[in-house]
Formats: sequence, structure tokens, C-alpha cells
Amino acid sequence: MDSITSLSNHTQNNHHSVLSTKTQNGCFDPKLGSASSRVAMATSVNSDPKVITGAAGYILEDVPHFTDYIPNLPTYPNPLQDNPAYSVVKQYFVHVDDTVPQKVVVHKDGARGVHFRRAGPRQKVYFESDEVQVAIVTCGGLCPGLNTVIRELVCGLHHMYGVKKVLGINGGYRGFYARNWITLTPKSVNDIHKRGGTILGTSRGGHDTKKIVDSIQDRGINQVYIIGGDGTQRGASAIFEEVRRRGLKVAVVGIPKTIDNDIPIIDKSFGFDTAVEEAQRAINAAHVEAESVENGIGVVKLMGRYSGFIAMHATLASRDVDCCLIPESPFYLEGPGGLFEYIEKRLKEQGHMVIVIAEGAGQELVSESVQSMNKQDASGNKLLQDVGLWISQQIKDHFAQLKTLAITLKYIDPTYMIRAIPSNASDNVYCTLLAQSAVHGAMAGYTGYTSGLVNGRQTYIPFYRITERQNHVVITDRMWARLLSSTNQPSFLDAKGGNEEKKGEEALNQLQDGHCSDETSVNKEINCIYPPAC
Ligand SMILES: Nc1ncnc2c1ncn2[C@@H]1O[C@H](COP(=O)(O)OP(=O)(O)O)[C@@H](O)[C@H]1O
Ligand SMILES: O=P(O)(O)OC[C@H]1O[C@](O)(COP(=O)(O)O)[C@@H](O)[C@@H]1O
Ligand SMILES: [Mg+2]
Repeated sequence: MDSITSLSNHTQNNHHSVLSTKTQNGCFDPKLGSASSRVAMATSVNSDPKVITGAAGYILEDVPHFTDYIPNLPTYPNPLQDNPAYSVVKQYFVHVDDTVPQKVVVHKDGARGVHFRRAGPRQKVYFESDEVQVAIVTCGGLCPGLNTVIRELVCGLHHMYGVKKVLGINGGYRGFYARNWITLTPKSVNDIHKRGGTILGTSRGGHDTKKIVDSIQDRGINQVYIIGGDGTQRGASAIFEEVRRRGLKVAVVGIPKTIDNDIPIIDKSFGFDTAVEEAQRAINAAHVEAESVENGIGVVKLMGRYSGFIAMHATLASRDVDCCLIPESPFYLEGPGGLFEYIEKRLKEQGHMVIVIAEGAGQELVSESVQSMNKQDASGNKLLQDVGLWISQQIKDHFAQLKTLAITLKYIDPTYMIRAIPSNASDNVYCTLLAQSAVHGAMAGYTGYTSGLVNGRQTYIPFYRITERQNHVVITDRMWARLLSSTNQPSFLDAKGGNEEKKGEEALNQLQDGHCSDETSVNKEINCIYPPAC
């Protein structure tokens, strides 16, 4: 990097928060804090971020490399240069200075802003093919495309780099030290992309980072591919730090998985399109049922614990939905501007209606009327109450009391159906590129990164940028405005509790703080209103 200079690491420490709740001996124990309290408790104990600055406000948030902590490593020519498929491709190897901007909307005098390292094959690699020993693990909830990523890691390593020793970890993180490992070959994974789930199995719940690294060391593993969501990537970051502390030449690579699309920075997560497509089937069914009777109401509950992306996109895609309720947009039932008033209006106008509700929506309302559970799952994620059932009952009770409008309500809950299926064609291509990019980076000596798509380009993103926050639908962005204008539903901003004022204040504060949402391209185009902050 000729033209750029490295920024003092000390000035960058504030970027780097570790979101793990660890016990003193390196275990992640979810009982020590909920997902949100974990964020609040974050302390900075990890290696410093690599931030490089250049002319005109250029910033590269770079990823670690073996050479940062292991001196005098030998390099080898990339075997792809002799591969007939790739050797003819002009500029197949990625230039060392290629980076990808986080924001594509720029202003004439604006700073160039944050960039990430472009993914892809490098001219030199840091492993000889027969030296490489790989472990692959899947953790957290299911997501369409997990098997495709596993397949393409195995096949990519084998066909592009001649790597033959690939092992699969059974049942998530704990499988590193508590289960037998599985040998993976191009033959054994040949058909797996046609199946939903993960052939490796998965799990939630705590694990012991030190035991995982012991086991990596004992088995001579030098590349670890970790497929999982926000919790998993936090775990991967801790594994990387331990590997680095021990000075091991082991590439720790994350591949972001989340059906909720709640991982920041990346355009969108794999399996998201498939899930939205599958959700259409439930919405169609709800629409058919609702349309077929007088004053029919169809309610569909979709996944989305803290982020309503699936509900928002399924609604926008379907055009049959009259109201979409997500965790980011509080709503209320009674009174002017409330849900009941809107339902009455829609039924009078068109005789039926469809409501899509994300599982994390309206949890505060459910807690008010049902005794709050405040429980967590094995990983410390909040366990939600069934808002779909709750809202269906509330609507039924309301119209039963009203007596002027007899409704028929059908509740459809396709929750697990949208994530337990194989990925569709476009997600399969996406999974392939993600897996191949992950492999190129590890072979080139990069480590401690998540492989992700940013503005349509494959990149390597440092773990701390992936784990520092969650991606949410920004209800002051254009995408949510598009949804409101497509469904004509109330914005629920004029709540009795002065909701409108509060929301307005929040939006203004975000702008005054210089906060620009860097959500996925799903709503990225909207980001900035005040150029200097971006
Ligand atoms: N804050 C954390 N720090 C370290 N590891 C974590 C953390 N949260 C979760 N994990 C680990 O990641 C795994 C998956 O986490 P989970 O939250 O269930 O799913 P996801 O990764 O899909 O969000 C768990 O088995 C757990 O051991
Ligand atoms: O029943 P499970 O397996 O805990 O999964 C339910 C949760 O999984 C999710 O799909 C998210 O999972 P991840 O955090 O693993 O991405 C949520 O939408 C849902 O609340
Ligand atoms: Mg998660």
C-alpha cells in the first residue's frame, strides 16, 4: 500500500469492542448476560484494529494477516495460475490495493470514507496445498444455503487449491471438543445443496474458546471456517484472538449466516431471498383464505427477532399485505390511528385484509397483557412470546365486543418452514461466491475476518465491524416509507404516549449525532441526509 499510511492503533481503540461475555478461563457463558446487556458490558481486550488512512478522507478498515504476528513466513505461487479454467482470465488476481467503499453514494466534496479489503485470489499464497488442514463448523439457527456454503468450501478448497484434508465439526462450537469430526470430500458433499438444514448439525449455547483452540492445535488444523450469525461471529472473534495470542498459523474465517438479515455492513445475508420467497406462499394462503369469506382477516407471523427485514420484504414483494408490523416500529391497538381502527377501515373498503407480523414486533404490548416471561434461550437470546397468536386473539376479542362487524380470522405461522428449506438459485450463487472468497482470503494469509458482500463486491470485513451492532430496519429511511405507501397502513406515530414527538426527536438526534445508518443495500441507498457526517 504505497499511498496510504497507518493510523495510530491507540486512537482506534474505541472501534474495537469485544461483545463476548467470557468467564475467566475463556468460556462463553450465555447465563452471564442477555444479548443486549452483553453489548453494554463490552470491554476492549483484543488486538488493535488495522486502520489505514489515505488521501481525501480514505480509510481502510483492514483485516489481520499472518505477517502481523508471525515473522518470516514463506510464500508460494498461487496454484490457480496453472489452472486451465482461471489462467486465461485477465487480471484474475486481485490487486493488493483493491478496496471496496462502504458507502456508494458520495458527494462532490465529501470524504472518501471507509473501505474494506476486496476479496479474491492473490498472486502469492501462504500455504502449500498438502499442508492445509481445514475445519468447518455451523452454529446458531438454521438458514437456507448452509449446505451450499459447506459444499462450496469443500469443493473450492479441493478444486482451486488442491486441499484434500477437510473435516466437519458436528453440532456447532461444542463439537470441536465434545463430538467426533467428519471427513468431507467433494464426493460426500456433492448433493447436499439440494437439502435444507446443515449436514454438520448446529447448536446454541455456550462453549469453551480455549478448549476449541486446544483441539485445533492438537489436530493440526490451520484453516477454520465458521458459519453463523452474530453470536457465532463473536465466538469466532474470540477464537481468532486466542489463536493469535498463541502465535498459531491458523486462519480463522467467518461466514455470516442469519435468516433475519440482522448482520451489519453486508448487503444481505445468504438465505434471506429464499426465506422471503417462501414467506410469499404463506401470505398467498392468508390472502386466499381472507378473500374467500366476508370480512376475512389473514394473519401471518414471520421470523425476525429484533429486525423486521423478512416481514418488510415479504410485504413489499407480495402486494397482498395491508399491514406489516415489525419490531422497529411500535404500534398500538385502540383509538385513533390504531390497528383496530385501520382494520375496520380496510374491511369496509375491501371486505378482507392481510396482516404480516414479525415475531419480535409488539413484544412490549404482549408483556403488558400476558405475564412477562423474561426468559432466554441457550445462547442468551431473548425468548419471545407468540405475538401472532396474541394479536389474532386481540383482534377476535375486539370485533366480538364491537358486535357490528363479524370477522373470520385465520392465523398462519410458517416460522420454521421459511428457514428449513434449501436455498433458491440466486442464494446458491451467492453462497458459492461467499465460500470461494473465504477460501481465497485464508490461502492468502488473511485471518480474523468475515467474508461478506458490500455494495455487490466480495470483501473481507474485520470481526469487530460485524459484531459491534445489529442491523435494523430504519423506519426513518425510504424503504419503510415505500412500504407504508404500498400498504397504506398507519405509521402509528401519533400514539397517545406522544410517540410521534419521541420518534421525531430520535430521528433528529440520529442526524445530529452524525449517525448514518449503514444498513444492508436492502435499505442502504437511503443512508445519509447530511453529507458531512457520512
Ligand atoms: N457473545 C458471544 N460471545 C462468544 N460466543 C457467543 C456469543 N453469543 C453466542 N456465542 C456462541 O455462538 C453460538 C451461536 O450463537 P447464537 O446466538 O445461538 O446464534 P447466531 O450465531 O446464529 O446468532 C453459540 O453456541 C455460542 O456458544
Ligand atoms: O427456535 P430457534 O432455533 O431458537 O430459532 C428461532 C430464532 O432463530 C432466528 O431465525 C434467528 O436465528 P440466528 O440468531 O441463529 O440467526 C430468529 O428469527 C428466531 O427467533
Ligand atoms: Mg443471532
